[in-house]
Amino acid sequence: MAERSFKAEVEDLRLGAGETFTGEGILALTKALLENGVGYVGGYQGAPISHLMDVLADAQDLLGELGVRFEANANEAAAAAMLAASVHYPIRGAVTFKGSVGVNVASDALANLSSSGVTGGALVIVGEDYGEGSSIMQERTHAFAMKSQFWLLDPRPNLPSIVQAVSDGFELSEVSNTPVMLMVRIRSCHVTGSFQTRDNQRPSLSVKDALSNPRSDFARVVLPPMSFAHEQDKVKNRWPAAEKFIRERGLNEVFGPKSDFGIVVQGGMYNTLIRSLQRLGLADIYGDSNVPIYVLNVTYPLISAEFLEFCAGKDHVLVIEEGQPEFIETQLGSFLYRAESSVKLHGKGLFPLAGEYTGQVMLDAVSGFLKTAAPGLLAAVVRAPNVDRPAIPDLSKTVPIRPPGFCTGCPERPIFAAMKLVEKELGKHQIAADIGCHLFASLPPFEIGGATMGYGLGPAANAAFDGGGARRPVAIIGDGGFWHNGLSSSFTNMAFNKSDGVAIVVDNFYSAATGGQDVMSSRADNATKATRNPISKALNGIGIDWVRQIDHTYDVKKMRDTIREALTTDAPGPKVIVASSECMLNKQRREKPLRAAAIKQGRRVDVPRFGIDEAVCTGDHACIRLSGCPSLSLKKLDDPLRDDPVASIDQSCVGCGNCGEVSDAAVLCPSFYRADVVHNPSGFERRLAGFRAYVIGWLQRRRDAKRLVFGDVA
Ligand SMILES: O=C(O)C(=O)Cc1c[nH]c2ccccc12
Repeated sequence: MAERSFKAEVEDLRLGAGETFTGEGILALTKALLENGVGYVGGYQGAPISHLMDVLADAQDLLGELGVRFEANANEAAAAAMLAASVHYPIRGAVTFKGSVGVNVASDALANLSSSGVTGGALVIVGEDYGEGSSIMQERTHAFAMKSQFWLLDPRPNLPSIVQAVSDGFELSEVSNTPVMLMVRIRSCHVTGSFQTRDNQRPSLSVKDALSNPRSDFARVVLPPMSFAHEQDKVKNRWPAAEKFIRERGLNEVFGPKSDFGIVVQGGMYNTLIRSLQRLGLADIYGDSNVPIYVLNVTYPLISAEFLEFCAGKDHVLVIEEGQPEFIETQLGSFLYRAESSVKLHGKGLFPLAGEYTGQVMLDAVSGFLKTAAPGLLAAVVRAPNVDRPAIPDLSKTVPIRPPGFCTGCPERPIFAAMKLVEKELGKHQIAADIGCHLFASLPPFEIGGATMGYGLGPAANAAFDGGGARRPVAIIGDGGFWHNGLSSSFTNMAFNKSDGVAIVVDNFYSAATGGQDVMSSRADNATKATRNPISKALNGIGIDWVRQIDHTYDVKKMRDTIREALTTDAPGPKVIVASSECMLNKQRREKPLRAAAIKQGRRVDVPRFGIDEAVCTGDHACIRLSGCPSLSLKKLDDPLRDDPVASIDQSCVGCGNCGEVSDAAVLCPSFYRADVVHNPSGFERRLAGFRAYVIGWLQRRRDAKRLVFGDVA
């Protein structure tokens, strides 16, 4: 079950000619694929295009009706390899994954695809995970386009431009026999708007039809001498064909009047630029501007002649290029130099070298540029402000960081609590982690695991330590990472090298961090996917025999004992613990509606809740340090003899029981209690509760009568 269901929105994908589609950027992309006769689609989920995969998965009926093949690929490498169908066959294909990490994973296939060249349009929709809201290292996908020579589209963030980019992308790919990458930034994925729809098109040749008429051509195979011919073909034919198409079809856009200055902007940064020009009084909300703007909806390749035309008669040009290194600025500088131009190019310097171009960054840099290039356009208050803006204090000094952490009730929390307990006995260990929710354990309060090398690479990241030593290395990996790449890159690597290390597979039944998609070992029935394949079976299959399966991670004592055993056993070879319990976020999404319906129907429902007896809690907060559950917080008592705040559990508790288990296993404290909230109780239960309340009330009144009361002191 994915994070969001798009079943309702998917109906809009059926809209025909002349109708209006309204919705999110990623949905518009899907509709555009169908309008352009795509023959097959695939991909791997990841922020910010997880929902695009979810939309496609929810749209499988419609895709089937149109004869479009859909795959939820095992990883990005598999997704990119799927585009091989467009090498020999005139079939349009599209895959989606995130950049830059998904592109890293896919890079082998992308490079081979770019060398072979394509016959049918091949589109890679990349969700560029850069800037605020990103979950990964800050890099650019752009470098991959340059190194493998595929074309990179970066359309303006509005629905008509995004939809147009799909259609242009397919055509550009076909005329230049080159795969095209359509980049959508976080904000483009989620921008909402409308566009006029066209009828969906069935592919002119379906992948099913192609199987009846197989084709091959050894000239496309990436082996010498053909690979040398591919390189020549890239520079002599494909590149010029692409440039011609981009120019003739006007893929890049020029706005505004002619002037002695201008701005060059990546399509994806256009909205932010217009907003800052608006704030300077130089544009309206429709983008009508007094400033000449050259919009690069295609950021690779750049076209010298087109750029030089824009620069004609100008003294100053600003390049707006987010991220580093500044590939575009360097290339444009080289165009000007080769043309012996005297235009002064501005860019980095006015803009910071690194980090997202937020509204304020853009406003500062654009006003800085205009002060030099066109001061007359600026209001006096901008040119020479009388009052300095109050300095914003360095918040990093005063506001604590708010790193991501486990959800309330997360089944991974007890695994790390158990590890902390084992480390208390055996000492600190070398720990490597992977990609996924479990990586939050490397942050406070657990601080377990110091490095992540990539998706599926957790145990591989311990390879240097796998030969044995005073203490065994420990690697953590999720079930998502296990199936993405971990089985081959990490576990086969361990088995092959007779690793002495320990690996813990945190199995929460979903690819949870990417939005709760199913994986091979998911426990759900999925009509179109093979699920219920145990991870332990796969491990046995590659010859790893020391495997312990734990089916209830909340059993902290059992987790602790199993981890201790793995770290101390004499058994040779890899030691793997598969720790399985359902992701609480997905469990709640699944169970809450069922529970609400049952309560509404008047059926009896028990809902567990945990609490802390404040008379027993001493306020040492060891439970909070060992748990980090967001529902555990502090409560100040009125009692003046107790100044330390006690621990308290708030309403977000889902009753997982982890806090009590941890306290018990760590022999911490007896103050945790469980109370079941009973909905629609039976008559007997009601009478019993009434009787209990009466007895408890009587006891409480008796105790209160003997209590010392601290009244207000006059
Ligand atoms: O969903 C995200 O934000 C991720 O970073 C997960 C992810 C999806 N594909 C990947 C490839 C390499 C590293 C992380 C991911």
